[in-house]
Amino acid sequence: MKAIEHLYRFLKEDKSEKLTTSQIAAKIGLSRSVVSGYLAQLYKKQLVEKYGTRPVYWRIKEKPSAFSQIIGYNGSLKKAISALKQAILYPPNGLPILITGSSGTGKSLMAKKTYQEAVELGKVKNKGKFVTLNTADYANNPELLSSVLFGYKKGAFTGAEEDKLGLLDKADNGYLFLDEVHRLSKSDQEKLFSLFDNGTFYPLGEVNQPHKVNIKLIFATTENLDKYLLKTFLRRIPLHIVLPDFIDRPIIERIAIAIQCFKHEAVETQRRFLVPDELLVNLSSQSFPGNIGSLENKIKLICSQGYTTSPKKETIPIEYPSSHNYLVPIDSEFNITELLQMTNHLEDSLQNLQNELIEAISKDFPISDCKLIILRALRSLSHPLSTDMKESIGKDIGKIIKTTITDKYGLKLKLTQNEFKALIFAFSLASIQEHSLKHTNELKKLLEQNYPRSFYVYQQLLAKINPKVADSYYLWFLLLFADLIEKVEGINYTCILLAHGESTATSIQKIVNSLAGNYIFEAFDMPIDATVDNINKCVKEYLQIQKANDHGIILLFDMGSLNQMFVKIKHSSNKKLLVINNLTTASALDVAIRVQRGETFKEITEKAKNYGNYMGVQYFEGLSDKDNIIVSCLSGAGMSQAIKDIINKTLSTNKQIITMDYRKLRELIDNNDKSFFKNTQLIITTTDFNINLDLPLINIYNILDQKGFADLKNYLLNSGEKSKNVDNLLERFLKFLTIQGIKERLQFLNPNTVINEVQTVVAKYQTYYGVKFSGKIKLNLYMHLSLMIERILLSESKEKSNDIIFKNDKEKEFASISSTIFKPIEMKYNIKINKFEISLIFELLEDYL
Ligand SMILES: Nc1ncnc2c1ncn2[C@@H]1O[C@H](COP(=O)(O)OP(=O)(O)OP(=O)(O)O)[C@@H](O)[C@H]1O
Repeated sequence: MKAIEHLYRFLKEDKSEKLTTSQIAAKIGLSRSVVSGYLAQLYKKQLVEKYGTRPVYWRIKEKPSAFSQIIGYNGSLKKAISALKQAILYPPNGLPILITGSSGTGKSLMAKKTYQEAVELGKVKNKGKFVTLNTADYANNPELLSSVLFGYKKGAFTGAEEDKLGLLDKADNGYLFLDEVHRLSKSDQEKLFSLFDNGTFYPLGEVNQPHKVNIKLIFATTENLDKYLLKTFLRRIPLHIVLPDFIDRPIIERIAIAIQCFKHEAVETQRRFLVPDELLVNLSSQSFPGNIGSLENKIKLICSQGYTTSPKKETIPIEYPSSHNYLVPIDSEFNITELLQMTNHLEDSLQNLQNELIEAISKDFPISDCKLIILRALRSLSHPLSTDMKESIGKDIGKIIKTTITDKYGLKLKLTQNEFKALIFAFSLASIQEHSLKHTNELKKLLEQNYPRSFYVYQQLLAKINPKVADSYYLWFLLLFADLIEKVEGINYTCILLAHGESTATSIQKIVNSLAGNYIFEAFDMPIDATVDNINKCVKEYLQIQKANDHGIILLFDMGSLNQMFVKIKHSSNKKLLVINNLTTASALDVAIRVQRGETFKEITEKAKNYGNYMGVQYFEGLSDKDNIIVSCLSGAGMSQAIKDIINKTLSTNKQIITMDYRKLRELIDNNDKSFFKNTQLIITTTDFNINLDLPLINIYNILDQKGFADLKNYLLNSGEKSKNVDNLLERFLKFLTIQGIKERLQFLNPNTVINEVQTVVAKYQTYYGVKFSGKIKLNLYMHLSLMIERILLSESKEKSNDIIFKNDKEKEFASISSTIFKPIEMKYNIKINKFEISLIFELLEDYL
């Protein structure tokens, strides 16, 4: 099979549905650029489609499905629909299906759509029909049910005056839907066995000549299966689908269903209904015993009341007892498809937005660009549904923003009317979101690291909104704060007010922050009997959240011993600290003005002497009094610590290895001179950045290149390190980076074990060919081989080998030596590395052999 066909088949078989070019490349073991070329070819031939921006996702382009009009197609019913599609396609004749679920959950609809889909897919031959039998209609007459289903021969019973075909004959070549199947008698269930087994059945009174038909069967019931259906009957139905109750579906689907019901009434009556948004939300929040069926009836009743009141009017307002409603106009033209698209793609769109934001913030895009990204995403989500909740939710949000952000933290929003509307829409989306998006923590972390003070205020706002899923609100942070961030983050000190009494501290805070027009102070009202420990706990928690702010802490308070307070807080933080035992509006305002002016800590401390008692400050003397190497990785403390451990384990150096938060390092570099780093010999990071301080910096990823490695080696050799240790260090770094790379992608192989095996393989290739691969090639090989072993183990690499022929001597030699090199792995895992895989490895190495 050609590689492009292999790629297409992979996409077809892949279940994840969301794959970027790089992910596809990694999964099938080809380079990104090759895969990108193949995808472009398939796209041109309209065999694949892409969606999303940055990143773009790829999937197989499918024909429009009969299921696509069902609400929940891409949501809560996605799995069920995908199973039904598989049942339709299963050779040779599809599979029998059982659909269960409470009354009115859509069992009949699903059965009918299954038939329509089978027709679309060409799986129904000779004009086969969809025949329904509701066994409940024959509840009191099982004999009649039997005769209707199986048909009968003349004379089979009294009154059987001629041969009669049953529904099983009528459904030949098509589908038979047996609703309420639990009412089928045990003997009728048994009679169906031969139909399942070989497509035959006997009409009543027939003993010699069975009828042979080609029928696909769908059964549905609301009842407990084990109680009514024979085990031997159930065993013959391989696919069992359970439909969720209305109330268990996502709210966005429930609203869409309610709108669909109103549209149905609009079509029936040829009227236009004006439906209050709150009524839609209210109807969608109820649990109905008859599920969608009951909702339909309820909405029919509501519309008929409206219709009776004004039968002549073309537009009928629906009454609802609430003052600030937005009316959603629903007529026969209402675009349900658009609504469906929105409900189907809402999560994808939000996920894409989140990915874009993470990328934009990581790459330091201007904040205004981030805001634009958000506004653009909201615009593309805009829909009649979007307006429905705006007004009512909007009023509440406006109030909460005023009491927290403006009154308490002195921050006035500068949003235009359009932006405010977008914000309200965004918050209404967040309020109905029921699950967090993937990787929300990454976005949260980035926001917190980059904009710690604004982030803190936003969290205070969220605490007031008290959302069910707070995570969904982080997408909208920059929309609210874009124009405030510079100002809020421009405050370099962490300033706290502490006072006894119910509202002493917070009322001073309100006055001072709003006069300053900025968030300068956080305030804590303490009970009269609060101990120093209570107070300290509260301050400590706050300082932890504010950790990125390194310039110093200023605390104004009115209680307890000054000295005790200073010592306690000093224990929680090693930053510069000024404690002022004199909290008045005037002293707080004076501090606020100086902080805003950007006065130095020293200047503010000098002035504080005039307020009364104050405590001295403590300065950093420098980073460390020992020779040191700083390790600081953008991706977090875990990675820095791991690198530190590797260095300590490998090198004989007695230098101190200091791991440091990446932002903190950048800040320290920006805010200090060379003397602060006087004992720092080297900085190891995972990104490149410019330092003016003349400190040597090595990006660990550059070590993979010859030059980067030579730089590090020179540095370490010059500082007295042994050459062997330096080589070892590279090998260990490589191993570490590989494990980082494959950890997420291996499903069941242990990365720490498999890495040792692939290291041996690569070493053998090097020895045999007498070459030394660069770090980068090795890393690539380690990753590729680890993933390959797992792929073969999972039998995902079968039968790709047939077309591979090793043409020239170089290839033949490579294939032969590879089979020797891989022998131990093949024996250990009981696998066979086939020709296809060998040819891929050859492609990777060809130029270096
Ligand atoms: N996912 C859906 N999207 C839109 N409408 C739906 C959906 N599921 C069901 N409906 C509508 O809900 C109503 C009830 O569905 P249906 O009759 O298929 O349910 P049922 O489970 O077969 O009910 P019962 O058990 O009472 O026979 C129908 O009008 C159907 O069109």
